[in-house]
Amino acid sequence: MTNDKKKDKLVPEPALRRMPCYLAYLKLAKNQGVKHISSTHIARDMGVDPTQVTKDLSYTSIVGRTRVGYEVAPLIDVLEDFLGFTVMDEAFLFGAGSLGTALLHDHGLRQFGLKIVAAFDVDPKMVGQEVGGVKIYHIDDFPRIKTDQVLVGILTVPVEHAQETAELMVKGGIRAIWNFTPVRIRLDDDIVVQNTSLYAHLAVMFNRLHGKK
Ligand SMILES: NC(=O)c1ccc[n+]([C@@H]2O[C@H](COP(=O)([O-])OP(=O)(O)OC[C@H]3O[C@@H](n4cnc5c(N)ncnc54)[C@H](O)[C@@H]3O)[C@@H](O)[C@H]2O)c1
Repeated sequence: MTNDKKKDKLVPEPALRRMPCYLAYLKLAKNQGVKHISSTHIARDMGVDPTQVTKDLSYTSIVGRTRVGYEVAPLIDVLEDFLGFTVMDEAFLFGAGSLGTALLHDHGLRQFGLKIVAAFDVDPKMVGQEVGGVKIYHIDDFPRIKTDQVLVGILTVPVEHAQETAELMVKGGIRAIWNFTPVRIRLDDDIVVQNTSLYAHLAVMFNRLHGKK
């Protein structure tokens, strides 16, 4: 299949981004004893459009029943499975500085199917330490430690090292990069790169708070 055809079949990114919110909402509802729920109900509580909820959930295999809605418990299972949260993917982290170590301490990642198994840095003070139960190695040890099992890499190095580190990751078998640096790294099309920025959300918050147009 060509890359364009593959892209046509992909679930739209906004829908994928909304699904973890549905999941969190449904888990809360389940804890409150809710057994069935309609898309209208979900939409009302979450402040979104009911047709959008139905469309988003239609990407999974589950279908709601007229008047009864969705069964909450199976919908949670299906969503978790669909989002890849039920299979544990192992990851390497590159750059164990302030953001990197915060991620190493975040055991919540495992609930979302991501387990950091080793970290790499260049700082002699960090190399050899264990943070959040994860050992930090020198980046030069990556070719020795890399394994076919680890396909995900988390990029939290300084901007000036982002591109070269990303290339090293790919050379070592990494196929998907969760990129926290603000650098738009350039790699082959078959490498999945997910750029994430807390600051982008902060910019939106400040804009809304201070009412700038
Ligand atoms: N996406 C976000 O919301 C967000 C938030 C904070 C920081 N950042 C970005 O994340 C990156 C890290 O930020 P930080 O505040 O943790 O910086 P930091 O300086 O605290 O940490 C960077 C770490 O990378 C290590 N490092 C340097 N060169 C390396 C290399 N070649 N290989 C491996 N490790 C190397 C350093 O020794 C250091 O420990 C920066 O690019 C920053 O812009 C993004």
